[in-house]
Amino acid sequence: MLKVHSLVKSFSVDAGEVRAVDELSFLVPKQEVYGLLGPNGAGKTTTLRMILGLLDPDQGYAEVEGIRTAQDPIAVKSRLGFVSASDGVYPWLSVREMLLYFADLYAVDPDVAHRRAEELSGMMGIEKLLDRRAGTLSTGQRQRVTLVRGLIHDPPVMLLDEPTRGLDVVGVQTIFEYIDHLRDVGKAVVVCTHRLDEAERLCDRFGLLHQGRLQYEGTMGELRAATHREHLVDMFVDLMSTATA
Ligand SMILES: Nc1ncnc2c1ncn2[C@@H]1O[C@H](COP(=O)(O)OP(=O)(O)OP(=O)(O)O)[C@@H](O)[C@H]1O
Repeated sequence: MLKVHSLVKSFSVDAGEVRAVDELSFLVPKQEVYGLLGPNGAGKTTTLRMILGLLDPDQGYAEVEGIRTAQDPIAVKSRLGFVSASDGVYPWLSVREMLLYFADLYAVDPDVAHRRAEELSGMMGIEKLLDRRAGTLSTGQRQRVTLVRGLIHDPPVMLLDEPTRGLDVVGVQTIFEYIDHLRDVGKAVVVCTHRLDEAERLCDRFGLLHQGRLQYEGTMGELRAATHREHLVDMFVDLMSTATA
């Protein structure tokens, strides 16, 4: 379970201050896919960075499986998996070497790591690539490797930042199947994406973020009832026009 409680983060810019995240709270239980959605500058990346312990909040906290990031950042990192569209691979390592290297960073037992690398690679259809140098992979193949890498330490909470960016239809389908798998095996999953159509299909519940604040939260049915709009894209257009009016 992931808990975000009253997170606040401001940045000094020019002569003023931007409140990037403003009293943000939400919960993601196991076996749920939560879409943290918002237009450019809404505060999504800043929130993810605070959950990951890469940025200190001004107020509030993030808690993973009952452990607060500020209290025990290493324990929290070992319980989080992070997959981002901008993830790189180590070009000179083979896929297997890279997976085992990451498992080692997370102190996964070597036998367990070997077994998991094989199992997850089979699941993501990259078992034939295990001994290929990562630098020779296509974008879609690299993406599958980063998905496997995000799960190599079997974290209970997964954060996915723009996971379908730059992918073709097969790559996007792979992400959909991966997220279904994460839900099936009981992970708590947060997905940040600008692809609102994909989010509607992927996520169980949503937090609509604008100017650092959670404007609406709920299932698609609850959001429809609250906004009188059918689709996320229309909810967003309304939100942005209200805020800038
Ligand atoms: N290091 C920083 N210094 C100053 N301002 C920052 C910094 N990081 C983020 N911001 C500001 O905080 C606000 C939220 O940014 P953030 O990157 O969290 O938004 P986002 O929702 O991820 O946007 P996008 O969808 O465009 O990636 C923006 O106004 C941004 O300019």
